[in-house]
Amino acid sequence: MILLFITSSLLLFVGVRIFKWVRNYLQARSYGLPIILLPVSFNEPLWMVFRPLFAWVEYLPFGLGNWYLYTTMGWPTEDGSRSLRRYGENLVLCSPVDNIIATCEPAVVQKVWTETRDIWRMPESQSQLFTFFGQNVSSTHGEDWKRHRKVTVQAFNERTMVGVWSEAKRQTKALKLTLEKERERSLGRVRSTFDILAMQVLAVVAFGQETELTSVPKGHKMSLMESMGFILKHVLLTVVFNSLQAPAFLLPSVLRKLKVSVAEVRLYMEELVLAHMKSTSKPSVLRTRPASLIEAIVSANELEKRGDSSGKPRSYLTDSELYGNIFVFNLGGYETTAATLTFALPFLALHPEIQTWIAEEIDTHAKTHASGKDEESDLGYNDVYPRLLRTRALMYETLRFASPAPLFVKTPLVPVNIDVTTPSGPRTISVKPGTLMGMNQYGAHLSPRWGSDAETFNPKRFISVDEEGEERFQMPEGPAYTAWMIGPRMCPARKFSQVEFAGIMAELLKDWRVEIVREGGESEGEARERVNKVLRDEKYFNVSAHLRRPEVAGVRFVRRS
Ligand code: HEM
Repeated sequence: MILLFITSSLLLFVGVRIFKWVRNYLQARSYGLPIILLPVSFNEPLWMVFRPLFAWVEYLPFGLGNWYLYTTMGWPTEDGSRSLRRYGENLVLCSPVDNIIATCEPAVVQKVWTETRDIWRMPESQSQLFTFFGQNVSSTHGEDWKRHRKVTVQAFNERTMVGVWSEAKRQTKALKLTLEKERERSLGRVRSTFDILAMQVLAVVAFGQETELTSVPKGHKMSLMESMGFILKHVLLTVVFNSLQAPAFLLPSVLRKLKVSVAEVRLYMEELVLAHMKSTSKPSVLRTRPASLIEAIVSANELEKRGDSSGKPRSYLTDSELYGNIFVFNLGGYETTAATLTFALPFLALHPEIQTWIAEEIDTHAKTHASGKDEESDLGYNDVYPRLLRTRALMYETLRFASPAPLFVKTPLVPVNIDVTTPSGPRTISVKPGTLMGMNQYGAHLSPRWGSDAETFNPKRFISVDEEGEERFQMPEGPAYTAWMIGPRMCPARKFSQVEFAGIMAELLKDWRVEIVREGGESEGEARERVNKVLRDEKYFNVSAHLRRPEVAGVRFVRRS
């Protein structure tokens, strides 16, 4: 009886999936775009948890497992420009769950992602992923999103930037590169170094917390660093199992630790918000400029609360929304910058001529301020940062090859007509609610639209020289560049991350050169080839870009003469 029930349920499940798959396929055909058939979609959280068990599929003969790549949201990180070159700038991923039109055609990207009317939305399956601490600026849309954005964006003021600049420099100095043993690092160690560094910058600038992040304060079971790091590392498990109401002793150890981590981070946030609420409740403090991101958000929120008159829609954030935003600032704030820095160093080591070009700029502008405290202050930030154009170009070029955000998906609330290029020419397609548009960032960033050197690492493409010989930062015309996204939902912390990157690079490159570490007996050329391969072919996505084998490549800091 039970067997019959299980068999018929299974048959029903498979039947419904096949029906939906055929329906989606017929819809996909109407677009006239190349179609890749997928038995599952990355929008199915359970599949994402069990996906690693099916990795063998990729090794099936005759390309039978080619679909596997496209069943993770971060597929463009692994794919690079391969799908673009094979299928063109638009293709459809057709599964029983949904059709995703993956695009990197600049005009399509422009139309969908800069639309100011509230007609495109991230599907719930994605927008609600990181809401375990509360709704936030990334999970909301429409009027709710405007409320979150209005309050949180106030944190990114110029005073914050001075804080980011000086903290980035202070933390870089503390890396102790003067000690011989600290100078040679595998890319795995480079990543953990920058993870801690970026988190420390965030802790000080965002939370106003100067204390040791790895210590466990009274009343806590884990340090902020360990609990936050554990959640981010196991973010998928958190998404799927966080709401599971099972006694701790029944859970495997990883889920037990996850539950403790979530509770710990919540407690840290409650303590911080409480502390800042106390200080911002004084009217004199409310009028002064905020000192940390949280303080800025709490102050802005308190002001909104005071101005709130009954009858009007609520303009402030609730406590859980505050926590939701603080968490999402951490999520967006530390992995992204740490990943970019981790890729930038080996790219520099592989391209010594680019390194010299950037060091030249740092010598000209940053070293003149190396006279004590000034360089870490507003003076350093105001005088030096705007002049580090080549350093900014390094960040843009690194993100072109190693973006932490590979694919963005949105679905329309009403049918929208979009002009796309198909293999048989231009065509207008109607994208209906439920169909997803996915922006393939790696395709856009490595497209031949960047020129014949699209796949060559060359930050100089972002610098132009005017008639007086003045250098300017300039976006090349033609290709789409969307590392921080474009349009109303673009990253509110673009400048924050640029200032942090420039501060760290300026501090490092003013005294040090970065070189590739050679393995025993390897020639310079062989070492370069090995590291190049690791960087280009062994990336994957987990909240940001990571390397599969970061231990097999390394860099060495050599003091500049
Ligand atoms: C290299 C550094 C960074 C990159 C490449 C980056 C990239 C992005 C991208 C592409 C988006 C748009 C996502 C979407 O449309 O769904 C975004 C949004 C966001 N980022 Fe960043 N980001 C970086 C650093 C940061 C930092 C340092 C913070 C915080 C301190 C931050 C906070 C956020 C937030 C809160 C959003 C959501 C905005 C909204 O939906 O209105 N990001 N970021």
